[in-house]
Amino acid sequence: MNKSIKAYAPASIGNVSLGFDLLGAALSPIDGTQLGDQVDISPAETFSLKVEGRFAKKLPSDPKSNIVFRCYTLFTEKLLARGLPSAEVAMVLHKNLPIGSGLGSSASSIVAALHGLNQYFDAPFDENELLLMMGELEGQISGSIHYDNVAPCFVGGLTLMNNQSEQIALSLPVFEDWYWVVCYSGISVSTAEARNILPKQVAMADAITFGQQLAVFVDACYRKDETLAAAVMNDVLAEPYRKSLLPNFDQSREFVVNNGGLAFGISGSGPTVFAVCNNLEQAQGIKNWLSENYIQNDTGFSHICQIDTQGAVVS
Ligand SMILES: Nc1ncnc2c1ncn2[C@@H]1O[C@H](COP(=O)(O)OP(=O)(O)O)[C@@H](O)[C@H]1O
Ligand SMILES: N[C@@H](CCOP(=O)(O)O)C(=O)O
Repeated sequence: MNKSIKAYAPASIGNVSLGFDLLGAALSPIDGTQLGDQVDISPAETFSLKVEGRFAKKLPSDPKSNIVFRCYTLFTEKLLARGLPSAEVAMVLHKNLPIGSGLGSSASSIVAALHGLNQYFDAPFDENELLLMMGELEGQISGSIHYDNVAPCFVGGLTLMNNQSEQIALSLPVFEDWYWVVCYSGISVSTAEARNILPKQVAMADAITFGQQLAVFVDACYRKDETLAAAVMNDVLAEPYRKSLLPNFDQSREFVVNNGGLAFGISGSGPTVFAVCNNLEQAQGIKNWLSENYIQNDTGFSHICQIDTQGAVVS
């Protein structure tokens, strides 16, 4: 304890089209860009939280409104409940992910903060206990608990959520030759609002398609059948309602599917979209087109990524 540490947690794609709230993927840009938040923790006499980085100014100025503050509060409560000592710390959040982007921005801050605190306090909680805390905090922001960002962000890879509190996240095999092109348009979409516009009930036909696609996808991942896996990446639950919030969404899908993309969809609640390719040249062409046609302002960006199999790391 009491050494200074830095914790990094990657961006993630929630839902991955076919697994609303149940499937997520951690991202690592192939050009080495750090697409994720970082939290530094060091010993202090009184608690402090400083926010730096490209998107720091987009967060509320009161540090107590920052989810990282709530991470510290929850973590120290859990320490005390376990009869363990807590301590004051100085925290610095490097806010590198845009807020309301669909890239798991709040999840990245939560995971970096809680993973960092756990390492700082000599790992009193195991992976699953931490994930439960992460889900609770993510739920405070978006209105309901969902693990499809915090889980891949924390443990890395492509993760399927399990409804058993003993093991929240199940890791799926990934297609190593897949490139995931992500494009953030630069506008902000609130996850809570994008959840509120969804209908509360689902038609029987959609429920059957949803269940079938998710089951077939998992089977295809294990059998390494990438054509089948990509073929079932269709969002029947959220995309039909959310795409109206995303200018140029339909044109982007058309370009992607006609230019080598194996799949296309909304990342989390948007506005970021993603395209899957198994060829780098095609991924580059799609990235270039999305950069010119999907980005709305100079806050937007696009990256070619692979799945980040490492998840959150401390140094
Ligand atoms: N460290 C943080 N990172 C991201 N959002 C935060 C953070 N702290 C507080 N917030 C608030 O949480 C909300 C996050 O919005 P949300 O649409 O869920 O973003 P995202 O989908 O990018 O995670 C915003 O109101 C934002 O001000
Ligand atoms: N399953 C959630 C994912 C939200 O991801 P975010 O990156 O937009 O916060 C949902 O679709 O609401």
